[in-house]
Amino acid sequence: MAATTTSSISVSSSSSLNSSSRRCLSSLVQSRHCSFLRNNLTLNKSCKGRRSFQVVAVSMAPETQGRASFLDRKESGFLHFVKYHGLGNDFILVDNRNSTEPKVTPEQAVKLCDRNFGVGADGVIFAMPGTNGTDYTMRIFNSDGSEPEMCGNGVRCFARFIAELENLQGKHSFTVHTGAGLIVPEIQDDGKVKVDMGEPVLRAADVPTKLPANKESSAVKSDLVVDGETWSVTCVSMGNPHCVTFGRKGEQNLVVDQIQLADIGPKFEHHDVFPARTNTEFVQVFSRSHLKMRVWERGAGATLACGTGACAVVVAAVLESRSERVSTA
Ligand SMILES: N[C@H](CCC[C@H](N)C(=O)O)C(=O)O
Repeated sequence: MAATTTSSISVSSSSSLNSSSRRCLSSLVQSRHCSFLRNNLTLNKSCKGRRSFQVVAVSMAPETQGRASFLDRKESGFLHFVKYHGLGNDFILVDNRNSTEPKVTPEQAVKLCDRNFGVGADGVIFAMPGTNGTDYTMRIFNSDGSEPEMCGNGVRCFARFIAELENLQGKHSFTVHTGAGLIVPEIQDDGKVKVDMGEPVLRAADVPTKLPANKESSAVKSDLVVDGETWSVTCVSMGNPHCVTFGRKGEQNLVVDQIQLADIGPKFEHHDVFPARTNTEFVQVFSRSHLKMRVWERGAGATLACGTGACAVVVAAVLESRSERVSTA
């Protein structure tokens, strides 16, 4: 997946601060890099009455062959889906346009997302009918079955999925209702998908975090004790909560490749200062315009990229005076 920075600040996925301090994500969601995994899954009553997923057929459908026929398949009892990823942040996308109820329960999403016994994904995303006049509604279940408000890479995959379902070519944008409000992904002429991720929420209580506000109404470079160590954190919401850290208190240059994410990630995620849990980004600064992040996602664990996380990192870097605001012309 080729990430395309749309600004001079490059993070693991691309993001930019533009003049209205809104954040845009733009990178190639698919074509040569995106794997379209076409599966038919049937929910079977296995032994002891437990539901299990049995993969009926797996094929790497070539780009051209049978695309329309697959998407038109509607056999009852089968879950048809298409798999997308944005910078390796991967999702199972389900055509749910005919119902306001997700076709998969959170419990089934956990099974589908299992990388050993299911299809494997960071989450399941539903393309649903619009709300209050929007074109569509997007809902998402994390791989632990929890439902986040928003997903930056996910909404870009969502846009490509809609274009595929509607057989659209070229530039298109859609109004999408999400848990974080109205989001408008734009498919560019070259296949990249750009999203204005909206205004960050900086008021500590609204992230939400119980950490006291120490810079206007925000929690910036706040002390957070995790497993006996004191970290310096800045809390930002992009519709979903993010805890961004550039290192332990007093630490000059965090080397993110040395972070044991599976060990420390859950301790941040479930820390009692985050009443809704949190996504956590560990950030290494190479320059004022080059940051490297590793992310432990709320409800999904370590992922390869996180769109809302990349935006939160840029906001936190600006709040901590580690980077400049970038205004696009
Ligand atoms: N991967 C997503 C973030 C999902 C966040 C989810 N894990 C949560 O519970 O907030 C993104 O690209 O923005």
